[in-house]
Amino acid sequence: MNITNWIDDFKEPLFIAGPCSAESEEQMLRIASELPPQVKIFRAGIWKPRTKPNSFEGVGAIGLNWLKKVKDDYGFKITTEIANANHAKLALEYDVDILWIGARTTVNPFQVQEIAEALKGTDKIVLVKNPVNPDLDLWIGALERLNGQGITKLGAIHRGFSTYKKDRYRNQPQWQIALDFKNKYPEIPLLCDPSHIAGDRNLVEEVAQKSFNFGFDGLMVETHHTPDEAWSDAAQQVTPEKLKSIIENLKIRSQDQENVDYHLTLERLRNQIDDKDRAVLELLSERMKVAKEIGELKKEHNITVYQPKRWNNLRECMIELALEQGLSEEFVHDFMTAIHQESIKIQNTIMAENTSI
Ligand SMILES: O=C(O)C(=O)C[C@]1(C(=O)O)C=C[C@@H](O)C=C1
Repeated sequence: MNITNWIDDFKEPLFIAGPCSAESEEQMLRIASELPPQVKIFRAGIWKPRTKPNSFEGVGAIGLNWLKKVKDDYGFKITTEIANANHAKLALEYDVDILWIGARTTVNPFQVQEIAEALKGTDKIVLVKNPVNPDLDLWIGALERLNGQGITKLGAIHRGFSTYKKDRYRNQPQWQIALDFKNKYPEIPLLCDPSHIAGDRNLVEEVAQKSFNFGFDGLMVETHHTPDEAWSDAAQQVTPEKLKSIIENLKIRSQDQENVDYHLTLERLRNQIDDKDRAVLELLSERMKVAKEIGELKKEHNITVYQPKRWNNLRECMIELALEQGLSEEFVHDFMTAIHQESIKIQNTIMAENTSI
């Protein structure tokens, strides 16, 4: 993708804040007046895609006037969500600085294409939230559609993934997907939306810190002066005061640093990791050779590759051992499953040798 660096124009890290929904001009100006100085971009949703009908679906285009007032009176850059070509045209007309595409829109390539065409050639910044389902290609695809229309100031927002079963968080972070994104497109700024991941204002801070531990470039935090009375997403909005304390407490970590002691110690530890990884690989190779021998034995005696009883026993024993060794059950389960899958694959290859299938 052809990407223009825009984030360096802002003081890093980038903080975007403001209410989930614009409710009135008074509400917008009040929140704008109370936001901490680190916040450079004011957000407010004016068209709100909601799960159920009869929920508040946003004030509509009138909110663009209120956003403009926030920009004129307080000097913020302004941003809002656009969900169709008409929203895109209106936002451009009102000179909204940054546009974002929400998770429920990113899932729909037709809609994204329509928006991309409506924004064709704009030098506005466009941010794309991950789709509601954990699909990295769909996320990247939306950015590519925008880029295909000559939009080069792009950014991504990680807002977590929807699941049927809710647990601690409203939307599962599945950080690995965002990290894979960052690995693939290091030149595209990656922001975190801790409000939508957390779904609970008491958890916003821990999610925000985690994203900074991973090297995200900024945050978009839903902020309301009276969150309990907010017309949408009341539970996850924080007050401007709370946002100030979140920002002040954030540990901002750098990717690297010059410190000699740090580098010497890191190198010593990384050498240890290299040795251990090599030893693990050697052991894995030996294990697969044994699996191969078992495969040959099974073939000779016409026995099935898959032996569920043995596999279940083995996995359970390993998990027990893992816990004693201070490893997590989930990790050892996944690790053993990967080993077993490979072992089965090898044995299946042996079964197929010298046959027509
Ligand atoms: O014990 C066996 O029968 C094997 O072939 C080994 C092994 C394994 O890799 O651990 C592979 C396949 C079976 O489903 C169970 C276990």
